[in-house]
Amino acid sequence: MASWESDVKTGDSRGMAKLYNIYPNVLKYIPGPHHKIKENFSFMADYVRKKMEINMKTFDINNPRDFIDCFLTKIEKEGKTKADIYNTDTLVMNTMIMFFGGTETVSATTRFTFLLLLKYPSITEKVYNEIDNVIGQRPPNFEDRFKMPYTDAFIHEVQRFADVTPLGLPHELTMDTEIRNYKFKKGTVFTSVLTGVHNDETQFKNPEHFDPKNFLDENGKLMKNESLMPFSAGRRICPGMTLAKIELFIFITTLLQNFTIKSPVPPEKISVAPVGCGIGHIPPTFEICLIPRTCSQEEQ
Ligand code: HEM
Repeated sequence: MASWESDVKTGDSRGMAKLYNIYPNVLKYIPGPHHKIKENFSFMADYVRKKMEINMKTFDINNPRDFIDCFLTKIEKEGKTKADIYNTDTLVMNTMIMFFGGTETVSATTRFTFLLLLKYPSITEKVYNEIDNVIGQRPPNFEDRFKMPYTDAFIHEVQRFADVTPLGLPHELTMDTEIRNYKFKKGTVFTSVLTGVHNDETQFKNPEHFDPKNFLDENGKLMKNESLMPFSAGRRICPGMTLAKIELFIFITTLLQNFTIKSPVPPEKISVAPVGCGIGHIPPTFEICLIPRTCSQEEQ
């Protein structure tokens, strides 16, 4: 399923997928590999629909087991008055969006994180030092980040540099709209060019280089920058943002707390350029050795 999802986002289509994301109303008439995206979507929708049907057979309103059961409860309670919102089609779409939104994004960011840690050992050493000094042996918690400005800045910089959703998601106007004296027709598709913001030289020094200092002030404290918007902005900002931030911090610190990471190839040979840019930036595949930190130097 995950590989289908990845395929949907990068596809064999990549460049075409990106164009399709920006100009869906034009590209739908042009033949090409981007149509595989639709095929893959149907495949996933069928999968979710079958899962929904299985849930329906054993559904107990008092014992919801998962997201599908919670949505079925909504359909049961509010489906009559809000039929356009709570029905089986919206159940399937919402389950798919949750699956899409919550998996490949965090996974790609985590993979970029480890790739960048292997590429820049001096940065990695600083992250290790902070983990050892602040967390030590106990399990990390999300509040630890307040005492770990370097690690926090590092994760912010990973999100800027990796830029996993370079064009956010397209949005279509549901009514004629006027913004700053510009008039737009209902149906106009808007794309937020997040990648432009993340690479804005007026906001980030040498944006093409990876540097956690982009998010540190002269006293080594975390410095927020409104031009970091991996989750987009506005009313439709990613609803999984907080969960994603927690996941990233806990995954990264827990792994580094327990493992020494090593690359089988020297850092200068590691490429950090994304391999695909359809809807998302996908990191290249790479090899990593995870050595338990309890091992002695000789065992490592
Ligand atoms: C590093 C991780 C993540 C990144 C970079 C990310 C990024 C984004 C972006 C850019 C959007 C488009 C916002 C817009 O429409 O303007 C989005 C939407 C969305 N994300 Fe995330 N996301 C991440 C993690 C998650 C997680 C963990 C979940 C849920 C478990 C999630 C669920 C969603 C959903 C459901 C939408 C669609 C919202 C809508 O239709 O309005 N995302 N995400």
